[in-house]
Amino acid sequence: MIVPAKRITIIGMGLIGGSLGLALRAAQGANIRITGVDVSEDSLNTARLLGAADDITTDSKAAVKDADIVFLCTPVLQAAALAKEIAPYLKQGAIVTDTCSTKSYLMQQIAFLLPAGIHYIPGHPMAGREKSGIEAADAALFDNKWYILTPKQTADKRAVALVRQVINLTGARITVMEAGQHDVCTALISHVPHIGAAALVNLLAYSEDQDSSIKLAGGGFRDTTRIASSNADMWADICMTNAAPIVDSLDKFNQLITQITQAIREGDRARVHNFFTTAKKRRDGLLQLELSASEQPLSNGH
Ligand SMILES: NC(=O)C1=CN([C@@H]2O[C@H](COP(=O)(O)OP(=O)(O)OC[C@H]3O[C@@H](n4cnc5c(N)ncnc54)[C@H](O)[C@@H]3O)[C@@H](O)[C@H]2O)C=CC1
Ligand SMILES: O=C(O)C(=O)Cc1ccc(O)cc1
Repeated sequence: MIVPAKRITIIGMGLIGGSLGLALRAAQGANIRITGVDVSEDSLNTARLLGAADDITTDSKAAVKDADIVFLCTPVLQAAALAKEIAPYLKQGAIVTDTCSTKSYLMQQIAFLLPAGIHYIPGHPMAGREKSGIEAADAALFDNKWYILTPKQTADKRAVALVRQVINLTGARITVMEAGQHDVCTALISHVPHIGAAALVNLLAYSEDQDSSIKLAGGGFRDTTRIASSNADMWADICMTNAAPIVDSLDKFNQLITQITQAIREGDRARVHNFFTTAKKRRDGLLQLELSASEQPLSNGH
C-alpha cells in the first residue's frame, strides 16, 4: 500500500529510529523521502549508508520544515526537549509521533507545545533489544510485535489513521490504549524487569569471589540478565518519567522478595515450594498465551 505521507523525518537514528527507517524504506521504496536527524554525525553517515535515511542532518529545526510526519526516537527527556525546539518550524497539518517507552509524561509535556493544526499521536513499539545505536538497527525489528498508540480521545482521527497506515508498513500489530494504562502495564512487564536484571548483575559486586562466580554463571544468569546490557541513558529517563507506576510495582516486588527471604530463613519448605509452583504455573500459562496471542486481539479489541 502506498501511504500519503511522502516526507518522514526521524529524529534519533539509533536502534529504533534506524530500524524504523529501514522498515519504511523496505516497504515503500522511493515513494517516501526519509530525513534522518541525530547529534552524532557518525550515526547519520551509517544510517544513510544502510539506507535508513535519504537525507541526513544534525539540524532538527530545518529537518522538520517539510515533514508530513516527524518521529521522535530519542530517550524520553530528549524527546520532550526536541518537541519544544521543533514546534515553531512544523508545517500546518504535520503530525508528531514518538517511540518513547513512557507515555503520560510526554503527553503532558507536549500537549501545550504544539501550535493548533499540528497533531501529536504518541506511540511505543513493544519491540527492541539490549543493544542500542544505528549499528543494531534491523528492518524486521517490529515485525509482528505490538505497537501501542495512546492518542487523546480528542485527537484528530485522520492523523491517527495516517500514523496507523505508516506503522502498518513496519509489520507491527497496532493496539490503542489510554496512556495511564500503558504506563502501569509497561512498568510491570518491562521497566521493573529491566531494574531487576540490573540489580542481579550489580549483586555480583557483593560476591567475595567475583571471578569464580562470573566463571560459573550459566544459562540461567545469562537469560535473566540479558536486558541489563541496555542503554543507561534511556533507562534513567524511563525511570524519571514513569516514577509512580514503577515505584508501585517495585514495592510489590520487594514484598515478594521479603516473603521468600523469610520463608527460606525459617526453613519453611512448603512456603518456598509454593512460591516456585505459583511462578511456574503462571510462566507456563504465559507461554501458552504467547502461542495463541498472535491470533488474538488485546482485551480492548485492537
Ligand atoms: N531500545 C529498545 O529496545 C526500545 C526503545 N524504545 C524507546 O525508543 C527511544 C529510542 O531508543 P533507542 O533507539 O533504543 O536508543 P538509541 O540510543 O539506540 O538511539 C537514540 C539516538 O538518539 C540520538 N539522540 C539523542 N539525543 C538527541 C537529540 N537531542 N537530537 C538528536 N538525536 C539525539 C542518539 O545519538 C542516538 O543515535 C527511547 O525513547 C526508548 O525508550 C522503545 C522501544 C524499544
Ligand atoms: O530487549 C528486550 O527484550 C526489551 O524488552 C526491549 C524493550 C525495551 C524498552 C521498551 O520500551 C520496549 C522493549
